[in-house]
This record gives sequence, C-alpha cells and structure tokens, in this order.
Amino acid sequence: MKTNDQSEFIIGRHPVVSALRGKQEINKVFLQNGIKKDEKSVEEIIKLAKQKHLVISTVPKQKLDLLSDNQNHQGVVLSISPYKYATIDELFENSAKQDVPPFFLILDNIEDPHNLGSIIRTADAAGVTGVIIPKHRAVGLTSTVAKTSAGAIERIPVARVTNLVNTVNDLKQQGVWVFGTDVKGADYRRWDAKGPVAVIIGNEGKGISPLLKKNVDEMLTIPMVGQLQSLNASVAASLLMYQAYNSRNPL
Ligand SMILES: C[S@@+](CC[C@H](N)C(=O)[O-])C[C@H]1O[C@@H](n2cnc3c(N)ncnc32)[C@H](O)[C@@H]1O
Repeated sequence: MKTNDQSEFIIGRHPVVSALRGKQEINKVFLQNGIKKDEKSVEEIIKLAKQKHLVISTVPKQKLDLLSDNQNHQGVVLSISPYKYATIDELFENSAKQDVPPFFLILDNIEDPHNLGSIIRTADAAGVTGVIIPKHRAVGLTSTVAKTSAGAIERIPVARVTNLVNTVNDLKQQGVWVFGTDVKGADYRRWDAKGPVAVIIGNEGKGISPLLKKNVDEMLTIPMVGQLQSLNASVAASLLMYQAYNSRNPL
C-alpha cells in the first residue's frame, strides 16, 4: 500500500480484488487505458466496482506509475479513504449519546479541502452532531482536510451518501427539519434550531443544487450589505452553525 496527502492506494489486481470484496471505504478505481476488460481478473474488478457504485476512472499508464510509485500495478490501482466514514444511524446515535437533538450539517459538494477542514473544525466547536457529504464530485476526508480541521475530524462523525436528496427526505421522515441556505430566504438571525435540525451549505461555485433546494423545509439567508453576491462557504457555514448554537444554548 502507498499513501500520499489525499489517499492511500492499493496496487495490483489481486490486492484490489480482495479490497473490493472487503469492507474497506473505497474512493475510486483506476484502470489503465486500453486494459483488456475481458480478462478474468479485470472483469471481476469491474463487476465488484459496479456493485459498489464506485467511480471507475480510465487513465494513462504514467498516472498509475505515479500513483503506485512505479510498483507493478498490472494496470489497476484503487484509492481508499484513510478515514472511516459513519452511517446516518451513527450520526443519530452520536446525538443521543450527547443527549441533544440531532444537529446535522449537510455539505452539497464542497470541493476545496481547506473549506471542508475548516467547516468541520467549526462544526465540532458549535456542537454539530454529524456531517453529511456526498460520495461523488465532492472532496472526501483527505489528509489536507484532517490537517485543516485541527483534529476535529477525529471527533465528529462524517457520513458519505450516494444521493443527498434521498438523504434529506429520509431525515425529514425521521423528524429532522432541513434548512437550505442561499442569498434569498428567511433572515438566519430568526432561526430557532432547538429541535432536530440539519442545515445545508452549497458548493463554492454553484451553491445548493436546485433539486435539493426544492426538498428543504425552509431557506435561510445571511443578510449582506456589500457589493459581493455571496459569502465564502466556510464563513457562511460558521455563522449559521453559531446561530444554531446560540438558539440551542441561550445565555
Ligand atoms: C460561495 S456560496 C455559493 C454562491 C453561488 N453562486 C450561489 O448562487 O449560491 C457557497 C455557499 O455558502 C452559503 N452562503 C454564502 N453566502 C450566503 C448568504 N449570504 N446567506 C446564506 N448562505 C450563504 C450557501 O450555502 C452557498 O451555497
């Protein structure tokens, strides 16, 4: 196994098949361009990857040489997460353990690992009981995220889900009030977050996806009087989390 700042890598066909059959948290499968997909071991890798809904990325040999540090990768490398993700049930259990109503933070495709790390750091400080991120197109829990979180990543459970819209609807079924955030909505200073709540922060460029917005209970806005259109995602997340903190912990 090789590690770098972002991930750990499993190299070669046999180790990759074993990892795909196991319970390891996998980020992505890398296959070499032009690899014979009808070879038995490659066929097996593709089948297992599809069963797990993993992203399969076809890349030039040079990329695999780099990822594997020129080891004999046989055209196959797996990137695995150095951190263990929680399940949504575990986020609820974490809230119950702390004897507080669930306070979840949902991140709709945060791409910058520094933003994610700093959001997790504030989440820990503000009493968030679980963070939810999507499996695809977003940064996962990398070493950069861990460093920027200043260790908070070890204390706050993070769940990774395939479909945020389904997750939001499941949370609502379980009695959680889900709040979206953007520049149009109710003033966040009136937000009462005493009960079971989840707040969504959107992607740095695109904000919250339109479909997700349609599924929230209410949209919240942080008023802005300057010239800029929006706040940085991590700054907005901090203000919202502390509004929730204030209403959950009155003076
Ligand atoms: C950089 S902003 C995204 C801007 C994006 N162009 C948009 O139109 O939503 C990233 C995220 O930060 C949060 N955010 C930024 N400014 C905000 C504000 N004034 N009120 C509420 N949320 C805000 C939202 O969650 C937003 O999706």
